[in-house]
Amino acid sequence: MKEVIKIVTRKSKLAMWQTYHIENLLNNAGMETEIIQLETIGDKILDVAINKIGSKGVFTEELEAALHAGEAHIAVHSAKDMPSKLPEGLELIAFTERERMHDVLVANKEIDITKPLTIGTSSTRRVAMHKRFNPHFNIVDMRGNLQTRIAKMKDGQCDALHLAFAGVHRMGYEDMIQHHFDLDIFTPAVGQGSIAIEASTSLDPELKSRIVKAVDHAETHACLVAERAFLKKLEGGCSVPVYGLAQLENNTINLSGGIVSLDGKKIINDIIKGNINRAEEIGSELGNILIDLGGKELLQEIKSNL
Ligand SMILES: NCc1[nH]cc(CCC(=O)O)c1CC(=O)O
Repeated sequence: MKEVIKIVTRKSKLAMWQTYHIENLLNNAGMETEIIQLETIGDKILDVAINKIGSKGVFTEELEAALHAGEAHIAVHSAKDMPSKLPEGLELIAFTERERMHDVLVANKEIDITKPLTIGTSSTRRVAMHKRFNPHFNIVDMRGNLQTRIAKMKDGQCDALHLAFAGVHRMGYEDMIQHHFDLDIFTPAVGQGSIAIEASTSLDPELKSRIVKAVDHAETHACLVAERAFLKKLEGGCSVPVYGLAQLENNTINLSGGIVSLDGKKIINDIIKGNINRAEEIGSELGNILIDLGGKELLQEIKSNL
């Protein structure tokens, strides 16, 4: 009997785009699939900033419960939404080839970024970076899925939205991009642009290896291992202003990462290189370097002010 791979996902259009992408990869490798859609607390509570909802994994818990219960074989997530430490018994088994990783400004009119602008975002990283690099911006909190945010912008709640290129591209809003941020200055969140597959550690090994073979992109995987090991050292979730980006050059990983204080005044960052087969160690090493540079105290200060 041929096993049907049950895929659990959030319901948003971006989550569904990503899920159909995974479904295609699996179908092309000869696997049958079934999609199960669930709502997470992050989808339900839209009037509270993510970092105030409190629990880690606001976009992941309900999907993980389905994995634990054996109701689904795999869960599809934006890699960026995944906490560095997963619940017991779960693991990330595959990462798709990365989309371009940078951040963009989306607007429905021409904007001049050297002038004061009201920018919509709900990411503490983006808020802190603007305080540092664009203090002339006024930042307003903007929750909800991409479609909701664009509607709010058109409604006049902000001049532009600060978003990941990947989601904007996937949702077909590329013609509204008014500015592309430089990766070196506005380094993205760990995992940005890749789709992660989560599964129970007790998933049948044969099934697991077929899924991994169909979905996983080895180079992206190595980069994400480095970035996530870095994030883990700093015990960062998606709500602290930590950024990190691994890029591969031949067999060398270049990993840059940093922490920025909420007011944008303090920044601790560094870059290290290492061989691809040391991805995890490179990530931990960079984490330790930032801790030695005062990162631990900075993170404590940030967490007590969130
Ligand atoms: N924070 C939510 C989220 N999680 C993943 C993406 C975009 C897709 C990706 O980065 O892979 C977004 C929206 C955004 O930050 O603009």
